[in-house]
Amino acid sequence: MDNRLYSVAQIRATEAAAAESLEPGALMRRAGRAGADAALELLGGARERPVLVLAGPGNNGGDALELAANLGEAGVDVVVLHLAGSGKVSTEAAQALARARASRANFADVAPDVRDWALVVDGLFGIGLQRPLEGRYRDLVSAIDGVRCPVLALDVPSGLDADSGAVVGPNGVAVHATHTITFIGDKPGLHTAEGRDHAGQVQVAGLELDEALFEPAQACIGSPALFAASLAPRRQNSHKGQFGDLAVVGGARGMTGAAVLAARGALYAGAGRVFAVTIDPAPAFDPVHPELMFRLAHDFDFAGRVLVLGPGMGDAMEAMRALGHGIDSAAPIVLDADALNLVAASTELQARLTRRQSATLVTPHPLEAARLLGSSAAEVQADRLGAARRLAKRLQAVVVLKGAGSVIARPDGEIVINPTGNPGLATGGSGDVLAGVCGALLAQGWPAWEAAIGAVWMHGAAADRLVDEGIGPVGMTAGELPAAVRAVLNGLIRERGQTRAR
Ligand SMILES: NC(=O)C1=CN([C@@H]2O[C@H](COP(=O)(O)OP(=O)(O)OC[C@H]3O[C@@H](n4cnc5c(N)ncnc54)[C@H](OP(=O)(O)O)[C@@H]3O)[C@@H](O)[C@H]2O)[C@@H](O)CC1
Ligand SMILES: Nc1ncnc2c1ncn2[C@@H]1O[C@H](COP(=O)(O)OP(=O)(O)O)[C@@H](O)[C@H]1O
Ligand SMILES: [K+]
Repeated sequence: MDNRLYSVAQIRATEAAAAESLEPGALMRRAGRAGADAALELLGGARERPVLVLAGPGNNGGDALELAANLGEAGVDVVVLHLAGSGKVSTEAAQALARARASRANFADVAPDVRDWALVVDGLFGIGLQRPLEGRYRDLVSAIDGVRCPVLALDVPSGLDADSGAVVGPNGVAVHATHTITFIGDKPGLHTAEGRDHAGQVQVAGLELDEALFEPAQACIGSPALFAASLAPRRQNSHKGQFGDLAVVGGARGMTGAAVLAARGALYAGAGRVFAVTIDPAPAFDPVHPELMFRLAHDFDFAGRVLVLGPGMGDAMEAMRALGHGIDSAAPIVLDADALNLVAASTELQARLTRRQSATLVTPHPLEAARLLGSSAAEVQADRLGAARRLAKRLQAVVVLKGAGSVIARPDGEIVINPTGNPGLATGGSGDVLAGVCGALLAQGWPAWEAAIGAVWMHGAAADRLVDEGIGPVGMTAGELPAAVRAVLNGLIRERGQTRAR
């Protein structure tokens, strides 16, 4: 499966290079053909109700007009609403308009009433959108929100920024598509931030372009193939010492649960021995998981332990001291939650972090990332890929910027966007479990990059599995995640073993 993601600039460069050896309009005709095929598939055999095609003023509108002509030829009842702009129209789009006018598609002059459409096709704007949708465009987007049928977006749901997944604003609106067919290559904005809500199911139509026309992608969608090398089955002759000692350091007064959740996540993801190391005195043991060993941070020997620092850690002197020990340790570490806030507040800790010799993995949510970058959560969300890249470079760490479509970045700028997970994860403690799973994979010897991609993928897949079982999204609890992560991980290892045996 091709999982590469391209920036708008890269798509434009590929488009321009391809155009040199193609006759004018060839790409638009291919896009219109691919779009029509996708529309016909969505329609199935249904022909009773008409299809509404919205065509904008630019080349995205051109694609829509080609699609409308194709659907007309296929015997579909098509109504086109063409919103011509005042600017210059490309030769290709003008050709597409002439073709659609001459076809069996019907043109409407005003926005038809919201009717019982079989399908609405959004060809208003693609990657050329420059400013928020206003006036009649905005009204149309609101009208589309009221339809009950599938909505197929061409290239990008109109109003969405294909690079960032933000709705172009301020106060912008964007089409909510059930399906998006995107052209030439897949785009990051369809998979993170607002993108997942607006794009629906994404399909890529490559338009038959030669591989050599593409610049190397710097981003891709996460999948188990990216961490398959670490999914080795355990040898029969194994012992717990081979799967690492992991210590979760956190759990200040009133926040012991955060450390326990991370520790349970680590236990279920296969760490050999797991310590819950608390800042303040905690219960002597976890009755549900007596396997977990409780220690006080003050007395704990950090040496040789993979560390997950932060869940419920607070900001007391003892937390600062434990964090300093952790950052200076020679073992791989995960920094989450309060540890990130403490690092954000101290340039000295930041400097020590960049001097570390072994793996550092940081798992901020958007507000924590904003504190580390000295910006706001809104600014982070407006450019999640950029924020994750900047942070990875600044901290010399693998960064997981959490939230719908988690963005995983490393210091050289490489990005993975995670496709699994659902809003059931938007509940207190699910991030603690993720941090524990990251730590467990590091403790078992996974490289930091694979551990981050794998932990985030499995954590999301665990939540998807719980939803499939009727547990969530509403009311899913973080405590239910570890067992589901375990099932996902063992399933992947089994699958991998079977593929290799064949
Ligand atoms: N070129 C090719 O070979 C291929 C291109 N392909 C297709 O083309 C798409 C890109 O086409 P594009 O560059 O024409 O941009 P597009 O998204 O149609 O919008 C630009 C138009 O909208 C206007 N406009 C912008 N913002 C606005 C706003 N808020 N409100 C109102 N108007 C606004 C802007 O006018 P202006 O800013 O000058 O006013 C301009 O007229 C791409 O996504 C893919 O679908 C495929 O067919 C493959 C081959
Ligand atoms: N809407 C969502 N879709 C997918 N994943 C989500 C969503 N909301 C939250 N998550 C995931 O849930 C976890 C929440 O972590 P975090 O914000 O640190 O919560 P907490 O501090 O309560 O544990 C992250 O892994 C995040 O990516
Ligand atoms: K569109």
